[in-house]
Amino acid sequence: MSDVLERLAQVLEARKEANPDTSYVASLHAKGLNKILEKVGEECTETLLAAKDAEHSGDTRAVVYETADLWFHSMVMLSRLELGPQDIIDELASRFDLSGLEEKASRQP
Ligand SMILES: N=c1c2ncn([C@@H]3O[C@H](COP(=O)(O)OP(=O)(O)OP(=O)(O)O)[C@@H](O)[C@H]3O)c2ncn1[C@@H]1O[C@H](COP(=O)(O)O)[C@@H](O)[C@H]1O
Repeated sequence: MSDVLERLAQVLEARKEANPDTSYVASLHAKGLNKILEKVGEECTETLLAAKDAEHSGDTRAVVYETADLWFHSMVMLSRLELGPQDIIDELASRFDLSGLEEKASRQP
């Protein structure tokens, strides 16, 4: 499953040097981090709206489509900051067997 994320991460790395006229990813980098973050925010909102609609309609296709857009733009953001999917997977793996409620309690003063 994560093989797709790794392959996409390699493409994203290569696109940092690509021509913005022929590569969408290169065009985002040319516009800068703020543009990339704007796209992450937009895709986040579109995902939330799709999820709200799906709760009523039962049609989850738009949720999958919008979440793919959100993951993709989040990966462009990570790539911009010299991070990749493995960093996130490692963080999630380190949380195995730790209840979210326990983790939250451990943060309380
Ligand atoms: N997975 C994706 C992917 N998902 C979504 N998108 C693009 O993300 C954009 C989403 O923006 P919106 O839906 O907001 O539509 P828009 O109106 O075109 O966007 P704006 O002009 O408002 O910024 C669209 O242009 C989609 O085509 C993607 N573009 C590229 N990839 C992957 O990235 C690789 C490299 O892409 P290029 O850099 O274009 O070669 C591709 O081979 C794919 O594997």
